[in-house]
Amino acid sequence: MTNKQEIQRENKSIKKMVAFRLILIAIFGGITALDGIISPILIGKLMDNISKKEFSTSFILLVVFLLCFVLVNTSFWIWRLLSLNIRKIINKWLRSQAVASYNNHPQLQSSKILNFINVTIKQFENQIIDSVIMLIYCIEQAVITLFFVIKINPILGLTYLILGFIPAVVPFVFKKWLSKSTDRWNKSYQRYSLHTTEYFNGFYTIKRFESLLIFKDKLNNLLNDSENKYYQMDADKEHSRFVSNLLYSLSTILSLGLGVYFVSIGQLTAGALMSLYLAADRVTSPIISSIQFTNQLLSSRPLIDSCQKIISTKEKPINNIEPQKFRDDTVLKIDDGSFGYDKAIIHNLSFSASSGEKILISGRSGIGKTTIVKTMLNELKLLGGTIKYSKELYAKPIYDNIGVLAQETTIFTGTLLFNLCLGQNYPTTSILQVLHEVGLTKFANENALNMSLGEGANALSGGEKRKLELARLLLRNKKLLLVDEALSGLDKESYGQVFNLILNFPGTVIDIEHNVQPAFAKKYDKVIELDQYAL
Ligand SMILES: Nc1ncnc2c1ncn2[C@@H]1O[C@H](COP(=O)(O)OP(=O)(O)OP(=O)(O)O)[C@@H](O)[C@H]1O
Repeated sequence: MTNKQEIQRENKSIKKMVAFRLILIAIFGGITALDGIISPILIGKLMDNISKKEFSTSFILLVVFLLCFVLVNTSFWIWRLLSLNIRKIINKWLRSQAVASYNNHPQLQSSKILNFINVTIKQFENQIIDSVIMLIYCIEQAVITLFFVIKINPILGLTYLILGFIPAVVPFVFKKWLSKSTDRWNKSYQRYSLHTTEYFNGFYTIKRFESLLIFKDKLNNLLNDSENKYYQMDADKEHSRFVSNLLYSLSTILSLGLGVYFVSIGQLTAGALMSLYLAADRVTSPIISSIQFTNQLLSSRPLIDSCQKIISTKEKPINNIEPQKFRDDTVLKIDDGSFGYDKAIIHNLSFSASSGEKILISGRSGIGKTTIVKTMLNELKLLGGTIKYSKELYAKPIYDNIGVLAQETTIFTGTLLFNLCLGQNYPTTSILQVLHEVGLTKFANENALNMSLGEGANALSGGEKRKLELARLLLRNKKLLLVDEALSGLDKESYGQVFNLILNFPGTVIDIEHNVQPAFAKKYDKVIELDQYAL
């Protein structure tokens, strides 16, 4: 099954799970909503019984209603658990989708994804999931209670319904306003989050250039702006709630006044009015709450858009690289390759590599070396020409046979063993062997393998980190090694060691470097100068 099919299958099963729970939520919410009529009926009947001095039936009434309350509370408990469960499923799905979309499309800014995972999903939970669940409940309560109210007195019941809708004008008035303030806050928080991440990542640069205070001020300003916009967003909701509540009070008073009139003309008992009054509140309040939740949902449009933007990022096919059957022992051939971003920066580069060949491509800083490596790995679009790999070399994914040794080695928090295997399984003998091969002999024992490298792996020197990366690649028997300036920044001794390891790599090597000393350069089978292609 392809990755895409697997994602589609997973999405389908999530939708089914959520739909099933929503149905259960509607059922148990419906039972819980009976709460809206149980108390009014009980109090109304008790009032009428007591006024008629029927105390024994009053006690039976109390027992029956106790059982009703137990039913309602049990149903409420199940309803709450189902709501929490839906939240869990959706949160997990959104978070994993966000990570997956970054895997497919690493050009997305990581800060955007982090912000989505840390902030947007929480907002999604509060503003959308909770609102939908509460909206279902409120509608159920309003409908059930309304039937009850109409049954007591149709005219009065319908009046309550009509008056209950007075506050419904509020969302239409406030909709655009609320949506704009949510959007403003979202953008402002994203700015704050981006700059805070940069502050932590670049802390030492900022400190050593004595700009800590300036950056702190900048962060404070961004924080102020974000908090002000957050306040404004909440304040706008409060304004809308205030207007709703005023209209709600008006509708309550009007309907009560009408109820008093019906009692005065003998069409209603005092107990029925009491039931009606209490129940009416359970019609109008859920209507008001439904309006507020609808408000919340309407103002969440930017939130839904930002979720869609992040999770709908599909994997883009980049270059249509086809495996090729070469007649000789060629493993790679580039014809008239143009490399770059919007425009080509390297034009008409052509070369081929035969199995085991060691090729040096050299070029000044910024000429496009990393761009060539990324394009050869199918991570960037080839702007012209063709790249062909032999059948033995080309696989899907492309990384199966092709490895990269770059200037920076990422070390993860964990043991040396974890850093070599990255979660995959390799026999200990192979691991120890590659550590010997790359000259990390002092780490080639089981104790050292279980040594924790810690954050940033400060325990390793630059040369050691590069050797560790090579050990990772050797462990995986890569057939083609792309080197992206791995010799830069090494001291003389490490330079020589890493150079020898590259040259003795048991496969084909394309070493793309900025500055290789002539004595070393002549040891490669072929040297290509990039300058002539960077016109
Ligand atoms: N994502 C991008 N979008 C547009 N231009 C980019 C992008 N990444 C890099 N560039 C530009 O492309 C050019 C080549 O960059 P590249 O990183 O490939 O150079 P390089 O030769 O590897 O540099 P260095 O030796 O300094 O590492 C540079 O001018 C760079 O500014």
